[in-house]
Amino acid sequence: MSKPHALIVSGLAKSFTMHLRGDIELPVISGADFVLTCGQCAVLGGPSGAGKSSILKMLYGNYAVNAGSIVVRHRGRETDLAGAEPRKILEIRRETIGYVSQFLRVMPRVSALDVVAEPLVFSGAGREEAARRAAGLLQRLNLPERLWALPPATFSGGEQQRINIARGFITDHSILLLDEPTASLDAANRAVVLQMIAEKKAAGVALLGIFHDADVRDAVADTIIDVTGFAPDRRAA
Ligand SMILES: Nc1ncnc2c1ncn2[C@@H]1O[C@H](COP(=O)(O)OP(=O)(O)OP(=O)(O)O)[C@@H](O)[C@H]1O
Repeated sequence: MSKPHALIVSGLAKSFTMHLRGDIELPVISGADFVLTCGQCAVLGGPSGAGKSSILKMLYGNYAVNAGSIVVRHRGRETDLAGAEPRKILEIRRETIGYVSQFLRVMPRVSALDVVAEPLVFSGAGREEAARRAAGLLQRLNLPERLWALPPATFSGGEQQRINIARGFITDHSILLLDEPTASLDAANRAVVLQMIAEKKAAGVALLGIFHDADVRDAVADTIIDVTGFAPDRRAA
């Protein structure tokens, strides 16, 4: 029996308006169709500038969509994220779609442990339970315990990335978007993240990621979505 879909993208299009260049339109993605399947990891493929990050940002509601739909199963119902109100998008982020960005947006004075625990608290868990799970993840990702009470602003690139990963993986969201989550990690921590991705898959989560490292990509990808297939016809632009 085939696994159910967690997200269905149809006819997705995106262009940027360059306001400082006489409002010229820069089409980036056109007619993108793909699905994310529960329990599988799909990887966005294609050369630099093909539009991989733009797709991830549209799926998280960071970029507005010019055309098409992004249908997710949210609160048991099919919901089109492309046309959703900001409040609905925040609700979907809280409960359904998680995101590990490439760089941590640091919050002043908030400890590393609380930065990681926060999304779980937002999704309704108690503070103690959230702190316990955050500690477990930080331990697993080899972040020294002496750093847990400190704000991550001064942490190294790899330490900040591990905070970001723990923050993205702590919730039980059914969809997880990953933007180069292993780029700044050493081999040992990269292996931990690969294991964590495998566990998410086993739990039925649908993952979509960008991984430039070919070894990592080969290790996690159940399917590659080639973004060059969604290139707009630039002659018509
Ligand atoms: N906010 C923006 N404003 C204007 N143009 C943008 C914006 N974001 C992306 N673009 C343009 O859209 C195109 C696709 O960029 P995107 O970052 O999605 O590509 P990518 O495939 O993720 O590239 P890379 O592998 O280098 O990260 C690029 O030509 C880029 O300049």
